[in-house]
Amino acid sequence: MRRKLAAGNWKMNGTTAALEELDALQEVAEGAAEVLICPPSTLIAQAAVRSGKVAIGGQDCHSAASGAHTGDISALMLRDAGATHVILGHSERRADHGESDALVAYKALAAWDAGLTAIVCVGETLEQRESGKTLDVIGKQLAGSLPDDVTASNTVIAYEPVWAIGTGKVPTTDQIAEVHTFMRATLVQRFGNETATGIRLLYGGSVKATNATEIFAVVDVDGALVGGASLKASDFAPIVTALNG
Ligand SMILES: O=C(CO)COP(=O)(O)O
Repeated sequence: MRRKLAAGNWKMNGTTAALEELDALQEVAEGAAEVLICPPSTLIAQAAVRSGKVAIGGQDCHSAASGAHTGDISALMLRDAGATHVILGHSERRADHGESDALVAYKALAAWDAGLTAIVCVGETLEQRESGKTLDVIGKQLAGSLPDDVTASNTVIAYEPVWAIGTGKVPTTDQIAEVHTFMRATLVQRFGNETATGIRLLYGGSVKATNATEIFAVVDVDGALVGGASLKASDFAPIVTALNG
């Protein structure tokens, strides 16, 4: 049985004052779903002290354990600061920093080595969807971004169509179902039934309290990766409640 996961990605938002939002999530984090907040790395250590029932994650890590990589952060540093998860291969990192599938796979290995759960993101652009390439793109990203030693506990997959991120545009439930069903089948083929059916598949892209219930009812959607609506507990808590059922 896969435990539902409501993950918030604060992206490059939030200073110390934002940590109050964690306090306000405590009640809803008592429910069945796991609640995770990924604040900017400057806040991780303070967030972890204050997070209570909310798990804390990073938004990226380097593929190396340490070394001469100015400005980067290692998986071990995230773990040391109190993180348990790390988002990898977000489309904003793929676009802004040219991250390839192969690099994301190396980062996943680094995350596992440090004891972090990797949340690996995949998703097509609007152009790719409109030219009928969605499943090809997702299949290629999954093949290239996941190392062989995936387990149900060390990896979560997030399907985030690039065109739905921060736009208020959401795929139809049929479109989400098509991709999630495809992802599950692809994982079964590569990792076997037991592992693949244990891996949580999140949907991300303009998830809000108003559409969460409908999205969470879609087959093989095990939770959400939420951007804008995770910044305020008053917006995020109803999404968690919808997931708690
Ligand atoms: O990119 C996302 C989460 O990682 C989704 O962002 P929004 O929820 O703001 O669309």
